[in-house]
Amino acid sequence: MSTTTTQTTSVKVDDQKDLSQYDFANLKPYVHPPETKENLNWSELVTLDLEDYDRPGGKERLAKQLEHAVHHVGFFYVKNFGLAQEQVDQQFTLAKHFFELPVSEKEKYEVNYKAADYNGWRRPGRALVADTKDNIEIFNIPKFTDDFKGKYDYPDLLKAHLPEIEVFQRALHANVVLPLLRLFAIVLQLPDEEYLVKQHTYDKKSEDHYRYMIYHPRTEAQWEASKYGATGGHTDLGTVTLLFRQPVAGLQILGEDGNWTSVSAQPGTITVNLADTISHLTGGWLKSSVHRVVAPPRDQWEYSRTGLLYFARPHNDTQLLPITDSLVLEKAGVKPRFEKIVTMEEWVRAKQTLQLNPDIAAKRWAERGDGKVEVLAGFHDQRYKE
Ligand SMILES: O=C(O)CCC(=O)C(=O)O
Ligand SMILES: [Fe+2]
Repeated sequence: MSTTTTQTTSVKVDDQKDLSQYDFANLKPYVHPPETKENLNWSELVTLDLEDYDRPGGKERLAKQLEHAVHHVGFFYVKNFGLAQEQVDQQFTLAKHFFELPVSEKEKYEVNYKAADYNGWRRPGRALVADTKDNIEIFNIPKFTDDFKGKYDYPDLLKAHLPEIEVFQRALHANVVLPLLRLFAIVLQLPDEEYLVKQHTYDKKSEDHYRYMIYHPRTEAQWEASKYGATGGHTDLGTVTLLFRQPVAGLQILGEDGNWTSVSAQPGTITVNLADTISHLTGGWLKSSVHRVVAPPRDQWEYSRTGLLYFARPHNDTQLLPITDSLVLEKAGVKPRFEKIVTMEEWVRAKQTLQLNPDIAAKRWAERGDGKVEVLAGFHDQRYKE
């Protein structure tokens, strides 16, 4: 796949202001920490070479390769996704410099937690992890479409690079998300290969977002109080999550055998996991994978763990019902996962309300007292064992 040439369309940067101090030539590049020397219990995941996608028979080959992963594992890697390593490196550099801004600057862009609006800066320490506060900072950026135009402001560092961020984000959507949705359609034996693509066009309103993320180092006492992250098992809420390769270990997947395995850092890859919405659209047949981020191995304890992620979601007006013309789903006899018709917009709001508001979440989880919470219309999330 060739490097994208997508045009930027929707960002207006103030031409009057000199932002040249933020040119990449003037920003200290991000350098990844070294990989761990420890031998962890690594997950065995398939790698899809997206370069094969446009070759004759390529889609069918890739779909075959995905069959087991999407039904049983929920995680895989992709490589050759049409972005140059330099573009990826620059995004890590922006993440680094963003998180190094003073809190007084970052808080100008703070998330509106109460409104369940996750775009902007999410400060660390908002949620409890076992007996202590979390160590995670996030900056989420919505799609560059009219629906979000002018709705969010950015620090000058990012304003100077919004065109590249837009190119990057659109490339992830066009080069990774849409091809994967066609492969899912093949796996599901849908008569229309574009079925899922039509629910995920870039220009129509949806809650896709691009994310910079950082996990700050913890002391021994903090790790202990957080149970080393072991209580953090969860599923993501959207269609797929794309996670750029970074070397600090900690991401673990819960396997069908009930064991956690660790995802390794494969050079030049994006790790993809399937999430709740694609599972809703297939009555649970496509697997929304349970995962967590635990303490890295000791030889990486001193490092921050910086991440680049993209969260794909269908249009807000999508009804979260199982697809009806899939031979595979018909044979499996899948059922709707909600008691009533639920739209994507409602689902996002319900799950984000819990994620962004620890006080509301604590009350709601306590309602049943059995380690489950009703997210929406009879669909429950659960706590996973440590
Ligand atoms: O940072 C990672 O490796 C995964 C993060 C994650 O699971 C999430 O943000 O939902
Ligand atoms: Fe996640």
